[in-house]
Amino acid sequence: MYRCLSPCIARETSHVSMKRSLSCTAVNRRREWSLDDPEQKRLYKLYRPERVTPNKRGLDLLKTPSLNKGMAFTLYERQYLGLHGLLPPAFMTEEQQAYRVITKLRQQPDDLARYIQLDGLHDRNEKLFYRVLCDNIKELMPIVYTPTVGLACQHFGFIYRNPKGLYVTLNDNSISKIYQILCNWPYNDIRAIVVTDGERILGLGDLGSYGIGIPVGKLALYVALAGVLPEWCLPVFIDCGTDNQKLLNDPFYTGLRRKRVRGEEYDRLMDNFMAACTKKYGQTCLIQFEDFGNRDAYRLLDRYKNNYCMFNDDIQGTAAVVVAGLLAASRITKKKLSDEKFVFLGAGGAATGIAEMIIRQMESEGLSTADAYARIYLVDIDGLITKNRRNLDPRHEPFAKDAKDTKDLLEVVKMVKPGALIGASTVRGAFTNEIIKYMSEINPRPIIFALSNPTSKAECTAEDAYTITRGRVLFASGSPFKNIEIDGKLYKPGQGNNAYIFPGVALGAILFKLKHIQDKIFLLAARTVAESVSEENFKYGRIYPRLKEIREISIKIAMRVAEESYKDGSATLYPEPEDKEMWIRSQMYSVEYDELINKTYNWPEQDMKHGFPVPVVRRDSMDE
Ligand SMILES: NC(=O)C1=CN([C@@H]2O[C@H](COP(=O)(O)OP(=O)(O)OC[C@H]3O[C@@H](n4cnc5c(N)ncnc54)[C@H](O)[C@@H]3O)[C@@H](O)[C@H]2O)C=CC1
Ligand SMILES: CC(=O)C(=O)O
Ligand SMILES: [Mg+2]
Repeated sequence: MYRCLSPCIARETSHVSMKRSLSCTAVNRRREWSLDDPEQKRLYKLYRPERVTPNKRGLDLLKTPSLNKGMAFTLYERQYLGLHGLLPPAFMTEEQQAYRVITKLRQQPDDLARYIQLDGLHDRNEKLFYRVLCDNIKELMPIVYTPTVGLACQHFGFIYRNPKGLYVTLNDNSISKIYQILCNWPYNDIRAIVVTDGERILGLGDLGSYGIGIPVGKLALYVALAGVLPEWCLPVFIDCGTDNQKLLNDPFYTGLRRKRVRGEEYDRLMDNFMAACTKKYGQTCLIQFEDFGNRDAYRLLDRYKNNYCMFNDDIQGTAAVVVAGLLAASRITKKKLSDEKFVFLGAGGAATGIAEMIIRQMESEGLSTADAYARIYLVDIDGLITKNRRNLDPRHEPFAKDAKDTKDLLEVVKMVKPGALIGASTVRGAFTNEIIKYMSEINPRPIIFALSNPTSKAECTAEDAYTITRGRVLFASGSPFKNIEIDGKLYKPGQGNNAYIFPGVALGAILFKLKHIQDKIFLLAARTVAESVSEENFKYGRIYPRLKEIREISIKIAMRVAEESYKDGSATLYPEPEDKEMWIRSQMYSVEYDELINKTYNWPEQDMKHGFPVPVVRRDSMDE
């Protein structure tokens, strides 16, 4: 069997090991970072945390996903750890196992089946799950993340197998009760939580407790795209009911069968949750808010951002990824952001967050705040936001225009003549062919972003955008679209998704123990992503880097987060690592199996002089 697998494996292996070679060109650094340099290799190994022997044996070990290696356990491990005879007698390398998994995945009838297969692997063998995900990120990100994760959430009651996160409900509404729930999680050293209350899952609306799939998917990307250790990550669902009648009638529904609670009781639950997390995991535990409904997203961000290490990904992460795309696009249009006019379809968390960050960027380019606001037009479900609007959200007030009320997007576009049209509305097809055509008549390179997720909610397809503009469009979408060929030229649409931002920001926040995450961090992250877009990307009409580059981009973002946060005192890791890149790399998750049999390492005296903090003990291996 191995003989027949081996040629493909050999090819896979050499490709993989090439990809894994740790060399890279570091941002703002003169030298190449490479493990080929003996001094760097010595330091890297030194600051890899110490290995420890798990106190698990036999079947217990095979049932522990973070330690299980299946048929890759060596004979020595099988004998030493009480596994002998529990496994088939043959051996497999991790490469062979990964090859077996991806082969099977490709044979599945559809993406939901692929999601279920990967979810099962995640339950059995964590390293292999991440190995397969990291090695095939372009192919598998659409499975563990948008769009398939949306489908999985919609069917969650049916496909639920094993717990992958914690559930905190209205019935646990005190700090001590929530603290007890946190104590039930098998890991104590939690450094990052992704939390949702399920009210706005992608563009699919209120999915109640089925929304747990989103924190699980986001945290899988923490590991795959930023090397955050899986045992540092905790997905949480806050159950305060659901207003989705279909779910309330669904016999398989997994959450509280009641309407959503609002107001004081809801706020108390959120306050207690934040306090319990900090009490259990410390002030620097990062809490990422994800897919909260419109009425709570900004409100909770404003309530907590100065008191906790937290951010709202839909507002801040999305803002950063869109500004990154716009900055990259400006290298092609030769226009600064402050020279453009913008029309947004949607004025919720995502659109307003983006618009506010564009204002900050325009100000940094020298435009006055008032002039910056004047260049941005917001259209929501009630039409163009004008000064005539009653009960205007205070956040929208500065964007309100002295203009005629209209709900017709084409009319707005004709009136404003924008350089960029940005959709975060959840309205499929809202960018009609006529609108796209008009954008291409008034702009040599029109910017059109259809950000709504999943694919079924996109404001237009990549095919329409590229075909109608004859390839001139600078396009991005929240969920991936296939490549398009026009007149023999290949276009590879970029994915304008916050996945370029949140893994790197989280990596920096976790490793350098940030007390708060300030807005400027997201602007820095945006600029870092924009700088990573190459001429090669432009050749294919893409204004974002390739997905497989995100892991390196996350390191760059984390370095900039660190530099900025030590300046303003929000980083609390001391002593401050002198070589931040080395420190970051040494702490990242490796998808190689750990050696499970303990070898101790004696730290030589002279190696402690390099300004690194004392290494933490964890179960990750020290690569040799
Ligand atoms: N690409 C990415 O990285 C991200 C994409 N998104 C996507 O953006 C979409 C919106 O997200 P949020 O702003 O957080 O939601 P939200 O619920 O806060 O806002 C939705 C907005 O769309 C507007 N809207 C709804 N129907 C409309 C219509 N018929 N015409 C015009 N406007 C309409 C609403 O008035 C509201 O302003 C979702 O599909 C979400 O998946 C969100 C975050 C990140
Ligand atoms: C990508 C994302 O965060 C969203 O669609 O909500
Ligand atoms: Mg989201």
